[in-house]
Amino acid sequence: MKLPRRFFQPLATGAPAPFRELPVRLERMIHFVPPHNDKVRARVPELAGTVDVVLGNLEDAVPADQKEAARKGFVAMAQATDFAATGTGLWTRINALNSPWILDDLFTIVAEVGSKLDVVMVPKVEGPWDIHYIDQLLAQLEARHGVTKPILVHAILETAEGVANVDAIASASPRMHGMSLGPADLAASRGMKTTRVGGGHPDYRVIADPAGDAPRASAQQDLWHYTIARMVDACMANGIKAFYGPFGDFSDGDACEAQFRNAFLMGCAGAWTLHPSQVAIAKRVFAPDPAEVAFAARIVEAMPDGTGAVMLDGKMQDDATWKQAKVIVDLAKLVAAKDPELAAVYKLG
Ligand SMILES: CCC(=O)SCCNC(=O)CCNC(=O)[C@H](O)C(C)(C)COP(=O)(O)OP(=O)(O)OC[C@H]1O[C@@H](n2cnc3c(N)ncnc32)[C@H](O)[C@@H]1OP(=O)(O)O
Ligand SMILES: O=CC(=O)O
Ligand SMILES: [Mg+2]
Repeated sequence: MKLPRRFFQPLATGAPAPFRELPVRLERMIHFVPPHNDKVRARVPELAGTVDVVLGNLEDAVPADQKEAARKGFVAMAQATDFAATGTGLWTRINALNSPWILDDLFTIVAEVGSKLDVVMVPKVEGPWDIHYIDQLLAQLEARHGVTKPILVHAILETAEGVANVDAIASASPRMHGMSLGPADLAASRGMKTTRVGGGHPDYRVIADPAGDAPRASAQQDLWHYTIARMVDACMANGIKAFYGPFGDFSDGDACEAQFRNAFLMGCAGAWTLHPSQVAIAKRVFAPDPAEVAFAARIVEAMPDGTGAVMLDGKMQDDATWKQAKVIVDLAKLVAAKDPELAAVYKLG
């Protein structure tokens, strides 16, 4: 492990110094674009103003014979739109570290559009050694190509080994932006018996004890609770952000919304959107409920210095509920700064 003094030093001569704190950004959805698909790519300029992050995906879902087209398409879409002008993040998901494509992905993208790129999403991260490799390589490429803003790294938590090492991954580098749960690859890696991308399974349930001849109640359980909780703790303990990943059934908006909302309530900042229909769901879910915001604002107002104990509507408030209220009010302010409709509803000063 690196000595604390050296943690924030650039890893290559001429590379920018890492951020001490993550830039504060609203990232309710990471919207996936297949850059080899000319039709979808053509929609990116219009899309950029409507989502918080546009991600050009180079990994899974891009056929092997289209990898080069996807890389070129990503460079073209990055050059064609001024993402910073609308406060939209520009990310790419590169191919896995053991694939034949990753070096060309990083060499091409940092050379061509490194200064426009906010975050590189790295799939199938198994442990801190994967982050160290990417960290060093990015520093060398930033130095070579005169990139002055550090490119951040976002890991996908999608292997059993990655989950076993989640804390070490979260603290591996000051370049870490956050982590996303990848339920599809994780299910395969764990030997789960599913064929879905996120969500529940009708057979994963608990059943009530028998009570005479009455039918026994049973309820579906959450397959992802344990992993999301581990990921959120690892991320928040290290000052980085946790995200739910993909939800594959585009026809089931209710289930997508429930999956996103559970992640939001447990501490996630956002989720992936793979289809335009999921963008509105993410906007609805990853912004606090106006009634919660109003109550949180009352708590903050009732305890100006955040200490002591007061009663509001029969409920005790103290330093700890003040901190919860701050989380909600701060997020509402971030959302309001980007969304005039919600700003009008939240009415925050
Ligand atoms: C499972 C683990 C993972 O790794 S998940 C991440 C990897 N997967 C992805 O990135 C998939 C991203 N999504 C897509 O490529 C498309 O949505 C796929 C799945 C191919 C479906 O597209 P399609 O058959 O055109 O759907 P559709 O007819 O319902 O589309 C309606 C209109 O919306 C467009 N659209 C579709 N997807 C996107 C998108 N991601 N971003 C922006 N636009 C999109 C379609 O082109 C279509 O447009 P139009 O109405 O015909 O003009
Ligand atoms: O990459 C995402 C996943 O669910 O796998
Ligand atoms: Mg995956």
